[in-house]
Amino acid sequence: MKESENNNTKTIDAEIRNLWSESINYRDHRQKSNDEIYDFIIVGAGTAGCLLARELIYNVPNVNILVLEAGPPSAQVNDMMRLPCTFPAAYRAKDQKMPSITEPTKEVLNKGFTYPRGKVIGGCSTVNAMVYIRGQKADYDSWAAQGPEYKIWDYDHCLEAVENNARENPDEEFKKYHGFNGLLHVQDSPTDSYEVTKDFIKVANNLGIPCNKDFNGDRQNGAGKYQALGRPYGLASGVAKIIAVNVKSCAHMLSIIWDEEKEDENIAIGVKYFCNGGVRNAYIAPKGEVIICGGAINSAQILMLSGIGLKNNLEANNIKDHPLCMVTGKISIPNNTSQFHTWCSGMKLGMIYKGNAKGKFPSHEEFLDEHPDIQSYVTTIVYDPIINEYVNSKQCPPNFETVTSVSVLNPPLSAGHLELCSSNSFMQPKIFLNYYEKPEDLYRMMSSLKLLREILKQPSLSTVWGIKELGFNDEFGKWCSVDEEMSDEDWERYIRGKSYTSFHPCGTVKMAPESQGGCVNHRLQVYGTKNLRVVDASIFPNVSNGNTNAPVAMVAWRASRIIKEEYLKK
Ligand SMILES: Cc1cc2nc3c(=O)[nH]c(=O)nc-3n(C[C@H](O)[C@H](O)[C@H](O)COP(=O)(O)OP(=O)(O)OC[C@H]3O[C@@H](n4cnc5c(N)ncnc54)[C@H](O)[C@@H]3O)c2cc1C
Repeated sequence: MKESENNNTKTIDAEIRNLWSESINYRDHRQKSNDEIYDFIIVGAGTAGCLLARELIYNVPNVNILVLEAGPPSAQVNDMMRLPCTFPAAYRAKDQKMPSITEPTKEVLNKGFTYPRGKVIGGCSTVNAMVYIRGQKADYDSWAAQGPEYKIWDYDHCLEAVENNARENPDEEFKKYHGFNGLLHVQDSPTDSYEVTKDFIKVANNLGIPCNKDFNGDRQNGAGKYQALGRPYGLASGVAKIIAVNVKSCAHMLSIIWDEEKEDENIAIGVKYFCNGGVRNAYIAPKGEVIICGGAINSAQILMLSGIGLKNNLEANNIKDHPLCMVTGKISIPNNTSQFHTWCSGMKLGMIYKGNAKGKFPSHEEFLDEHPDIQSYVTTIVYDPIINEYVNSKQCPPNFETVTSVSVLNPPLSAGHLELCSSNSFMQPKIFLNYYEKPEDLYRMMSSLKLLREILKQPSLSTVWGIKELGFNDEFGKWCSVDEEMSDEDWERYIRGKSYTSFHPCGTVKMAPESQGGCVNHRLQVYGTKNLRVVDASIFPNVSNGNTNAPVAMVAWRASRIIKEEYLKK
């Protein structure tokens, strides 16, 4: 190391030491006992928790913050988990039997599956697929329509605030719908999409789905390339700021500590958590608050376990998620694109349109409808569980290449629920998703899969790539009752047997008036409590018509402004 660099490092080290000891003195001065005291205790360092901590520390002067994260720091996470869509915290969505929609005298099974969440600093943003579709104006305007005080949540107040779009030379139209100075990095996907996926989009265009160059622009429908989220999130970049945020990883919050002297008022004064083999208490300072950012499953669980007055609403409350289902085609024309199964081949291209509510092939009007409800991706990753098993077996030849198109129901009418299975907060709650309980959900999904199946049969996919559909009436599945034809009953079995989550649970601690089943008010304060807020995907009044990471970031950004305003007034 050169001498000048060496001196520089020493100065920075000294600066860090000074700042550190200043912060310890400050903390000691405030602490009257051995318990830890903070202005804000944030539980969960996922998308919301990280962004909220970052915004509070930069915007509210002289506060100290504790962030508790049940998972490890992302630096300790192995390379496997760094890949998008590898699943560090797998929960399980339960098997569910329900009456068939197409044959009401029969019972059908929604097959359960592993339900991944990111348990790590960064939460699900660490493992997500990075697709950036932030939803329709109408989604957020419906949040705002719940009362005059909910106006702060309308579209115009929301998403542009957090976005930092890196599109080069954006035109005036693009600038109208995007932010360029926020924290959430968004970029165009690289241009190296595989030819077969590009051809899929060309075929979709030929069938009448228009091109769309910006799915987050004035209209959502069409076919084209999705923009992608950048990663990773940072809690803070300045040394002084980092010192004021105490981030504890592998620190699992056990329960809220309530003020026992005012038992009836449900005043949160701190949290109990498990860390380094022991149980600890952390308390909030007089103006402080506890902010739960545990994500849609765990925030609801934490509140249910705390057993306060909102129990009834929570149990009645819904978990909303976007179900997905897929069709797969085998690429038969030999090629030497041996990287087909790598991650980067996925999720860059797709289309958005309206599914037919009676299960028919979507009409031209449905392709042009400006309130679409199906988001499809095309990828060379295998999604179908049965085909995937084959791909990973010894029987699978090395040149076995596929293209898959996945449809996501955006948003479903059906809603599920969570159930506590233990008072132990380490035990995951039971997840019942209730996919396709409402007939329209099933029929819209059926309609979109009919379209995807048809696309696979069109030239150039059938000619240049020799694509043959897989999994309908072959060794991977016997779903057709007659030859290639699928009856509605066949489709129902197919869809229920193969559906999976698109990882977007939300709505379990809904922001809504209490009389409408809400658990938090428009300022995200938990009804019937003091000093307690929830800030994450669980507060969504309804699931947005797109991916959820950006809306969660928006919720955290908005919450930071609300919290700052109230803190400075106290
Ligand atoms: C595999 C996958 C792919 C995805 N792909 C996309 C995509 O392409 N585009 C998109 O927009 N969205 C995507 N999403 C969804 C998006 O990432 C989530 O909606 C978003 O990250 C949720 O943020 P959150 O803050 O609500 O919760 P999370 O990010 O889940 O954060 C919650 C955090 O709280 C911690 N926690 C929970 N309980 C406790 C406790 N008791 N004590 C301490 N800590 C606790 C958890 O460990 C976790 O780190 C994907 C999600 C997954 C899982």
